[in-house]
Parts: sequence; C-alpha cells; structure tokens
Amino acid sequence: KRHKFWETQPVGQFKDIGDTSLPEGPIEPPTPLSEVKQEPYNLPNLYEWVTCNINSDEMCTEVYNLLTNNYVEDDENMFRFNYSKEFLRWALHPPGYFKSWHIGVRVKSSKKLVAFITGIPARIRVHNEIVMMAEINFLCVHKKLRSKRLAPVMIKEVTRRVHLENIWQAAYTAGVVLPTPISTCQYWHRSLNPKKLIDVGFSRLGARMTMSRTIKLYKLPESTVTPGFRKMELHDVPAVTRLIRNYLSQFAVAPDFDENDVEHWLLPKEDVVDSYLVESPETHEITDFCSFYTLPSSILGNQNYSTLKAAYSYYNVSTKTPLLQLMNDALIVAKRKDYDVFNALDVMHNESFLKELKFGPGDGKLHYYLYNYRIRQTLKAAELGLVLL
Ligand SMILES: COc1cccc(CC(=N)NC(=O)c2cccnc2OC2CCNCC2)c1
Repeated sequence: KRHKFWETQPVGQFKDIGDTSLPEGPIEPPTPLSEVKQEPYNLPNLYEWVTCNINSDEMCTEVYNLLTNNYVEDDENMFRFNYSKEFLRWALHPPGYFKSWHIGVRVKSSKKLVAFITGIPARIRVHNEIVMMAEINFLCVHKKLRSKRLAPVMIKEVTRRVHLENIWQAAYTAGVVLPTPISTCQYWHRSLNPKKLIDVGFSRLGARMTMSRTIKLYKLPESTVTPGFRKMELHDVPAVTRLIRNYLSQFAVAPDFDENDVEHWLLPKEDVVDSYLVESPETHEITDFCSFYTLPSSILGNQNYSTLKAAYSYYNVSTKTPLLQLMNDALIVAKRKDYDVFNALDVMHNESFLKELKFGPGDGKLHYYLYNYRIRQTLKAAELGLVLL
C-alpha cells in the first residue's frame, strides 16, 4: 500500500488536490505542550536513540561516515552525495538551532550509528504569513536496514521533538513523490570540466561532437566581467540583508532572513558556501548578489576519479547587473576554483539564464513539501524562493 505512513500525517492528501474550499494554512491546530508525548517513540528492540552533538569531532565523523556510505544516490546509482563535516556543522548550527533535533539511531550492542535525521528552525514566509518551521533534512537509514520501517518512526520522533519547542510546521524536499508536493522543480547542470564529467558518466558526448569541440563549447573566461564584483564580507551583512529580503518578497514561499541568518547562511565559508556581490564603483551601493554551496558527490566505481566537485546555486539577487551576466560570473569563479559542475534548480528567476548559460536538464526532479500547512494551489517552480541544502 503506497504512503501507508503519509496518509496518517497532517499533510496535503492527493484526494484534496484542487479542493479550493480548503483554507490555506495549518491543517491541524497546535497541541497543548502538556499533551505532547514526553517520551521518545519506541524503536525496534535492537536499536536506541542518540542525540548527535555535531560539535563533537567523533560524533560528526560518525555522521559523516554514515551519510558518505548510505545517503542519497542519483537514479542510476553512479553518484552519492558526500557532504563534508564542515558543511554539516554549518548546515546544522544556524541561529537558534536545537541539539535535540539532530537525531541518530544506534545499534544497542555495537553502538554503531545506523540512521540519522535532522531539523533546524527557520522562519519561512508562505504568501503573506510568516511561519516558524523546522527544515527537515539528512534522513538516512543504513543500506542494510532499509524497509524495516525505521523512517516513519524517525519522522515521528523528530516531529515530536519539534512540537516540544512549540513549532508545528515543517519544510522538506525529496526526489520521490509523496503526499503532496507544494511544488516540483527540475534540476539543471552546467558543465565546467566536461572531460571529467564524460569520463565518469555524468555527461555524454553530444551527437556529432568531439571532445575538443565539447571542451571549447564550455570554455569560460579567466576573470569575471562585472565591475565591482567581489566576495561578500562581514561588513556587507546589513546591505545584503536589505537586498535579499526585498528580492525574496516577490516569491510565494521564501525564508524570512534577518541579519543573523544572513551572517550565518551567506557569509563565505571555505569549501562550504561562496558568496559574491556587486558594489557599484561609483555609488558603493550593493546592487546584486550571487552564492553557491559546495556539495561533492562520491563517484561510485570509476578507475580515475573518486569525487565530483559540484557547486549548487543558492541565493542570487539581481537589481542592476543582468542575472545572466551575474550567473556567468558565478560560473567563471566556480571554474577557477576547480568545480567540475554547477547545478541549479529552476526556482526563482533561474529559468531566465539556464539555457543561455549552457545548463543541461538533469534526469530527475526535486519535490518541495510543507508539513501541517496547506496552500491553495500547487506553486510553479518560479514562485519558490527557498533553497534547501
Ligand atoms: C551528482 O551526484 C548526485 C548524487 C545524489 C543525487 C543526485 C541527483 C539529485 N537528487 N540531485 C538533487 O537533488 C539536486 C539537484 C540540483 C540541485 N539541488 C539538488 O538537491 C539539493 C537540495 C536537496 N537536498 C540535496 C541537495 C546527484
């Protein structure tokens, strides 16, 4: 039976699609905190819960190893996300984070970490409502423990711990269709190192294309073209916050970033997140912004390479510099930093540059979900202003 678990949850149900009589907003009201289950859900006998302190190098290494060997693979099982430890510390320690939302499952006897799920707090605007939510991510069950129905109890446990902090909504993405996407995005890839991408099977040589012709097709200039294009710095946080808040206000769903959020999520952090802005040489006004995060993938079964260095488009704001030119500068920087590929979703205004900058469509889709929050009608990808890690 499909979605046995999700049919028991306060999420949009397929049968409700198109029923515009249902109001936008929470599906269930909050529960009085005294009525929230105080003790953890029961795991199958052999397993126990563990709260993962990612600041501990030993614990962070255990989480890193579990994800490196068991997390999401592409549809053809040729690549597996390989989030770095530094990236995990960044992704899981935003302002106001709760340690209790970083949840692991151990085998009681061996103490081996075999499953993981996380939440982080985020203020998300949905149309005109600002909603405190948990962003759920990194749900991973060891390959040897799949279809033991561990995922539903882990989802219930993280939900319980989120409820204990008086938060009743959540946001998450998945490559699979569950009840019920608020939006479905297409992902796109821009080759930066086409020879390696073809060698590892990520891309294929185009018809009637030679390798040298392909290398030439994706060639990029050595230096960026926009005057005033530079790395973001700490002192830029107030101006970048104003710029991104204003820009994101046009989308139906978007983070409600304040300066603390911008400082955490958008200040450059080596091998984790890169961010650049355009400071007008005349007025010193900050007019544009672009950013990408670093998420390598392990290459499963290639003699010459073990890792694909990938940049993922994050938040981009264009008010003076054409988005096409801004993103081309982002590609130039990524190429110079030896990334193999630059990925993007067709969210926000990304559609306007994808084809022109020689992105090719990926072979999968990314579905966005809200927990315990109904929206009137499914959003177009271009109405989404939220990028999850
Ligand atoms: C190339 O290596 C891969 C390793 C694992 C999975 C995939 C395909 C895939 N599922 N890609 C995406 O989900 C994706 C494609 C473009 C942009 N963001 C993405 O996902 C992000 C956001 C959701 N959490 C994972 C990272 C590719």
